[in-house]
Amino acid sequence: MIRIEGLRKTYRSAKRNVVAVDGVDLTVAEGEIYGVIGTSGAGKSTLLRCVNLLERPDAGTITVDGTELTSLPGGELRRARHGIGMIHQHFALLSSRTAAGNVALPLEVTGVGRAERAERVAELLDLVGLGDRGGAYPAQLSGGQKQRVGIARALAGRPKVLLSDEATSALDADTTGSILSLLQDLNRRLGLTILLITHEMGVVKQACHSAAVMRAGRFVEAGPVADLLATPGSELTRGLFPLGPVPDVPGSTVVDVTVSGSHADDALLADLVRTFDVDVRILSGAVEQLAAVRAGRLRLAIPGPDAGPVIDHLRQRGVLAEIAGSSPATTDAREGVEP
Ligand SMILES: Nc1ncnc2c1ncn2[C@@H]1O[C@H](COP(=O)(O)OP(=O)(O)OP(=O)(O)O)[C@@H](O)[C@H]1O
Repeated sequence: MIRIEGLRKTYRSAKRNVVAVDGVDLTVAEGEIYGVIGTSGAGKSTLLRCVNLLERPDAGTITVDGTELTSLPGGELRRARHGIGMIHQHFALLSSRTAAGNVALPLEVTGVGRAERAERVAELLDLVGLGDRGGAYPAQLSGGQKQRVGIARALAGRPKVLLSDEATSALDADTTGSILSLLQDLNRRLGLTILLITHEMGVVKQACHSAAVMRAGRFVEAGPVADLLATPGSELTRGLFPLGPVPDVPGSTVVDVTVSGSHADDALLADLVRTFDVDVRILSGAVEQLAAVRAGRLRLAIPGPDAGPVIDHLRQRGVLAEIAGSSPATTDAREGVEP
């Protein structure tokens, strides 16, 4: 549904040039929720704004729903943009208009008649759970309600794609959860493809089928969340399930284990205890239901100096296991994706 190839964007000024996006390839399948996560300045906003060409890339192509936007002349590009909705961190609502008035705006711009507009606005407000708040002004709405108005407005033109620019960053944890649930519901009911950028791992956890980790304008890793969970040394996995600094456990070897899919609920510890007759201790960890898959990570203390046989045994069972801190990529405690 969204295909980006070789995307580059440099901001140029008299003082310095900033390479914001440095050669990104990305494919978002139809009906998928895809998250791009990274720390501040990684280039996420620039990437997102390039998708609907609010920002013109220096190089690369962007194809949305089969149309290559980068090659379209102005008028056709404006029309193509109607197929792409966008929501923003600070909602971008007009304070002088009611919720209904804000949702009506894109319909006015595209010349939808008054009666049809009123009907569509009511339908959209219902869709986002604000059927009774159409007459309220933004100042009279909570942050979550404002974002719901933003979502209704973004869906006015019946887009196939929704771009979300840190849509939950200004919201508290509960409201974030309810907005993500709404996006998931719209994704399922309307078949809406969603590309979101975020710096919150919780957003990827709750909502994303696929994800990319972005740093310094590039994707460090990308793919279905289930695949990244099965990739040794994955930064996303460590961000999703941070285990903290590796403790020193005298007499034991510390091993990190990632479980996902059918292995998430295996009786792993009982198996290790039975097979090796050792007292395995859990030092930290969690197993949770993610949007894509049930998964988790555990840090174990295995008695003795050599955990090799235990690691081999786990790997043979299809479980990712490695000596804690042995992975070459950044560790949980250092720079990288914020938990
Ligand atoms: N209009 C601009 N002019 C010059 N430099 C810019 C502009 N917009 C962004 N940048 C720079 O490009 C880089 C990437 O910025 P971008 O906003 O895309 O990152 P981000 O990952 O979205 O970060 P944040 O979450 O803080 O917005 C940063 O170094 C930023 O300072």
